[in-house]
Amino acid sequence: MQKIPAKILIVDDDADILTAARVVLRQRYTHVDTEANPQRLTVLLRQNQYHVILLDMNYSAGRLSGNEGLFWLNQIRSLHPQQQVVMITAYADIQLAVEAMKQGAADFIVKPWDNEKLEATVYTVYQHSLSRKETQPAQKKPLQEHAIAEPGSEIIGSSVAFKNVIATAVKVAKTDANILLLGENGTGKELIAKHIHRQSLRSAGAFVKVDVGALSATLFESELFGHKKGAFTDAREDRIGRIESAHGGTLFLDEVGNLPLPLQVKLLSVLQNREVIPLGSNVPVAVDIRLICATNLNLRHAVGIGEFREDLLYRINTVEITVPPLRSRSQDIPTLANHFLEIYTTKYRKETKSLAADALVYLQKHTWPGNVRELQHAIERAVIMSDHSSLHKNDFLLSAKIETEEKNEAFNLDEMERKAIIAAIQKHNGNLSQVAKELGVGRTTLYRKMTRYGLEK
Ligand SMILES: Nc1ncnc2c1ncn2[C@@H]1O[C@H](COP(=O)(O)OP(=O)(O)OP(=O)(O)O)[C@@H](O)[C@H]1O
Repeated sequence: MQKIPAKILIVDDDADILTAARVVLRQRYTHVDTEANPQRLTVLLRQNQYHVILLDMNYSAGRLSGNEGLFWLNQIRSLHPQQQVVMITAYADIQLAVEAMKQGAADFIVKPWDNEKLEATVYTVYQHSLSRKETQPAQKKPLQEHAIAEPGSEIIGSSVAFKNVIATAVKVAKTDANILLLGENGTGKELIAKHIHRQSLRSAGAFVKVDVGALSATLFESELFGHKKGAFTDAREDRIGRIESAHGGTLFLDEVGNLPLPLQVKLLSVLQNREVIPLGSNVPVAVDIRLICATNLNLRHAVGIGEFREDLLYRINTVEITVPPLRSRSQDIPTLANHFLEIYTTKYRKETKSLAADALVYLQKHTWPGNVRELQHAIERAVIMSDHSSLHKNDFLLSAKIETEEKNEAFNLDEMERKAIIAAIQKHNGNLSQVAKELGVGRTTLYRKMTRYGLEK
């Protein structure tokens, strides 16, 4: 067989992998370079134009974060935005490989690989490189030019329960009523909040999302309300808070149940007086916002145990919409599954795929504790992993295996968090304000976590 006149580079600090891949690829391509040290990438890229680079995800021995691979991928693509890169990954790191594809990698192969699969992957990516001849290197172009946008704003659902939710959302969208969206994680609350904004008279204004659960205690107040220069040590200039930046539009407070009590008082005052007072200022600023809140917690229960203010609850829940979990509307599963299938086959440049009958039965029977988000990820993984034109039940059992591995990882993270809380409690002799401060979380979040880990007094 005549060799293809192409340049391939393999980067991996494992000499065995370099040799194994080189032996296979040398049979097909005229030039195959190998490099054990990713630091040399910049030099190599200056001297050569590669059709395809195979890049390992992990480097320094013992470090398995995969972030090194992502780092080098970004370095390569900032120098050569069109460079075709195939990630080399371990089975357990597939989630990271998916992340790499979101950041612009063309494909990935899993170690230990099947030689035919390696050849096929490199050949497809090589062909792609021919249609993407680079003309201007080293330009600051956005990454992921070829990636299709993340599943966007389209709302899918044909069940009566879900249609009712959307009908209510559209009906109240045109009013300025505050809306509270209730429902389990991943049911689509944020998607619906954005839909309400688009359907409202404020659609020309901003949609500003604040993930209350993710804000650290120290940043919370200035993030929401803004601050004046000098209000605290790091406040080097005036900063507009998120509430003010939603002026004329919609403010979406996700995980509102995590708002610490002192800030609940401040939020209530913003809603009553329609003005914010930035930190370090005594001059109120008028704000005109529509508030949409979301939570997966039972706020009435939180009121009962003194963690959420009743007066605030009645301010934010003028209209309450409960988004049902996916397991109670299984009629939506095939439509959603096909929707995600189309998105991901396009995104990962796979041939058109269909869902086989056994897969559909399996998907409809599964209870989806992570709701639509879990279904979306299951389809994404199955599309990436399968080389066949239709997806079968087995392709999803594989996803379930990866899910379990991720859950184990999450369990380890929980264990680390639990230990960190115990250590901080001991260090501060049980002073929970100090503990919360040290851990960078609000007191409400700390109490919640302590209850979760059985650490309450
Ligand atoms: N009906 C739907 N049609 C299409 N995509 C959906 C639908 N519902 C949810 N999704 C997708 O599922 C994912 C999770 O949705 P979203 O973030 O809106 O859920 P959520 O309830 O706000 O989750 P959380 O409580 O964890 O913040 C998103 O990628 C969203 O696009």
